[in-house]
Amino acid sequence: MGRMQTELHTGIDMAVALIRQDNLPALLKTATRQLENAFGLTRCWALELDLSGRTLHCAELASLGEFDCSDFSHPFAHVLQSGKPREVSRAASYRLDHSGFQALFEASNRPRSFWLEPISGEDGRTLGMLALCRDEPEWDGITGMPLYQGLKQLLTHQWVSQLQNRDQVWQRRLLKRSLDHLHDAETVRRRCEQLSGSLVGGSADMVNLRSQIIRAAGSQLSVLVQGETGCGKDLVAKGIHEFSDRADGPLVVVNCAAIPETLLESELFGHTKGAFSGADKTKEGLLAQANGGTLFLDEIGDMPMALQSKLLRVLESRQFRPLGAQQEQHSDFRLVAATHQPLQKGIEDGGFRRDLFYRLSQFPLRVTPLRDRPEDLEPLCRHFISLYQQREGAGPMGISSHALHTLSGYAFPGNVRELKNILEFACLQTPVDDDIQPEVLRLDDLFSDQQSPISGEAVPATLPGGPVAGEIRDLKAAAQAFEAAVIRERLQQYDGNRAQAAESLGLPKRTLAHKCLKYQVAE
Ligand SMILES: Nc1ncnc2c1ncn2[C@@H]1O[C@H](COP(=O)(O)OP(=O)(O)OP(=O)(O)O)[C@@H](O)[C@H]1O
Repeated sequence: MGRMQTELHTGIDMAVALIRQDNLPALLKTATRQLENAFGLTRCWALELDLSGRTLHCAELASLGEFDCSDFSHPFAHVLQSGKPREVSRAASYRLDHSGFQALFEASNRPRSFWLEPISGEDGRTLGMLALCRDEPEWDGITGMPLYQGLKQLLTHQWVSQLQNRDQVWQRRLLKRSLDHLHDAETVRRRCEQLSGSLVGGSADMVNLRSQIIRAAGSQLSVLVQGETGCGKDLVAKGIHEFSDRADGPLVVVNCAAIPETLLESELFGHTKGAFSGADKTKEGLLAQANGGTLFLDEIGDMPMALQSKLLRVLESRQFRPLGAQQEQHSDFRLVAATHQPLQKGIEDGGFRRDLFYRLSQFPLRVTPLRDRPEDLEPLCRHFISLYQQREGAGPMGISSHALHTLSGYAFPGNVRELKNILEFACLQTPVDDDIQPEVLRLDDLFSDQQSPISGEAVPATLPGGPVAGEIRDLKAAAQAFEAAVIRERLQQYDGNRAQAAESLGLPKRTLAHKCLKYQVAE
């Protein structure tokens, strides 16, 4: 083969090898090795200009290979600025005290001469630089060769196309990330809107609460909901369950205040037959029932200390042992707890375990009292009027601006529950096609524990088990007996459902639970 043909073959082989490289570092490495071999160089380096155009990087020198383009203590800055190749002698190299350049000089075995050649794309954009090292200070023989020119041209072309590829991948990644983000944001927005059908209110606090609920629902963290009585903590817990991936599983609600202390442990953990006197059959506990779903521990502040330690252990392992059982059981549940009591105070007083508090409040949520979000008053009124109409099959009804104004001056110690009761009563008093007027709003006496919670309703003169008015000698005892009778009757009416009975009496569940205990009323 003649010399020309050999050169042609070498050139083609080299070109094929360059074209095969599918990323920029591999391309630069292959090109520098090829230049070394083809032209007998002692070393060849490729330096890449970063996206900002401010720094040249030499990947093969790792952290030392960073050259600030505005730092003229190394020769690369001069070459970039002039845009022209130039030679740098060994003597000159010794005089340059730039640490990166000295590292490159050392790693090249201190050659007699460097040839520094800037590489630019067809559009003039600078891509980087080649640094060729040789012990002959004469470069024209190499840089004038068609093989050198051809390789440089091909390298430039491939370099540009690798950068374009990288840009495209980057763009695609950016696009995907922003689409994912948009999709997430859209999903959250849609779910918040859905939730606003049941958890009503347009105040900033309510909008924020709904979006926190959706976020909490998307995690497996334990959620602690805090807020005054009647402000909607139950609804929050339901929302978390319904928008979580456990929505098809059970939502098990336990009111720690409503279950007598002595029964709470066996209710939660379950028991075997004969575990204690009266345990005539094995009973599955609420923890086990919540498997695959959500366990909602309402009024967690009322949980006895001894049980708090046991609950903490369950939360850490999801393992528990029913009373009287030999074997531990496992239950996969997500915990939501709620309280109207300031747990911090409970911790300070020694009534609530600090470690349990932290374990429960991995995702803390706070529901603002109704009086602090007056914007929610009107939408809540319309919501409850419409619920009343649906339930009673009543005709259209509204609320006058005077009535709204009256409500806005009231503090609502019983929060939304109280507002709901006030409106239900007002709806009853308002003719169809009319608006609720201020006169039918009973604002004072509905919430107070001390007063009859049933005011405004048609109460029979006597109730089963209650006193007959004419025979009363002790008013306090009679009032209590009356209260007990009302509660007993209401519990019967709601098949023992304390939440519904409390709701219908305008009482917080906890108050009803205490009254049940006090009067020994069982459902
Ligand atoms: N934002 C709201 N939108 C619609 N209804 C609400 C809202 N907040 C509360 N309610 C209604 O008010 C009543 C009381 O709410 P809920 O039982 O959730 O309060 P709570 O904070 O759990 O009370 P407690 O501390 O007594 O357990 C319920 O009928 C509930 O549906």
